[in-house]
Amino acid sequence: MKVFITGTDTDIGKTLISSWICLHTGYTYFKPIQTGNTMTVDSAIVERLASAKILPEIYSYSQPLAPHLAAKLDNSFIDISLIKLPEEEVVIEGAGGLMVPLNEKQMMVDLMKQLQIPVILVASSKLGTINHTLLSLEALRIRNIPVLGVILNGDYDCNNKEAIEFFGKTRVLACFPKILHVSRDALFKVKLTKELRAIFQV
Ligand SMILES: C[C@@H]1NC(=O)N[C@@H]1CCCCCC(=O)O
Repeated sequence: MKVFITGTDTDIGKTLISSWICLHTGYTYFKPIQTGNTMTVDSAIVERLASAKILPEIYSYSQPLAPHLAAKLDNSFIDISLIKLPEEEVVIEGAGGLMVPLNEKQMMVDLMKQLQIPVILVASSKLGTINHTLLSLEALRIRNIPVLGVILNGDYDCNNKEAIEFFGKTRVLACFPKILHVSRDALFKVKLTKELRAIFQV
């Protein structure tokens, strides 16, 4: 299985969820485009939290900005045709949400379409998430990108889960709890749901 982890926004918990999945499945992690590489990068976080095998980024830029801009400031250009699907079972993480520009013509969602692998959408569980999640699902669906489901990150809110499943015609694959001190042990204690175990065949 190869899965693309996207989110409704930046800083919504994609790296946390990717770490959680890699820790429990042994999957390799790949973040092809990273912006803001002067402090800790997401690949290093996943390596630390999940002891996962990490594939090197294809594009990595110094400024923590949208990729099209970060590339420009580093006198570079993102050519998504150079981003190839790895052979192995892998969790691929995007940068930011779906409609983040990568260059003057393409967005993150075009990379998902090119890679032709199904997507898991990470969303917050808090108020406002229904709108963000349904918009992201619609953008995926009109491009015929297969959606495995949504993972809600944060305090459990049953109303949001039901509305997302009903209006989004999708499944909430997990409600990931709020963890105060994120560590490998803390992630290990949160077991994968049966829906995720079925997807990753563990
Ligand atoms: C700085 C963060 N680093 C990274 O790799 N992803 C983030 C970039 C998010 C871009 C969001 C653009 C937008 O939607 O406005």
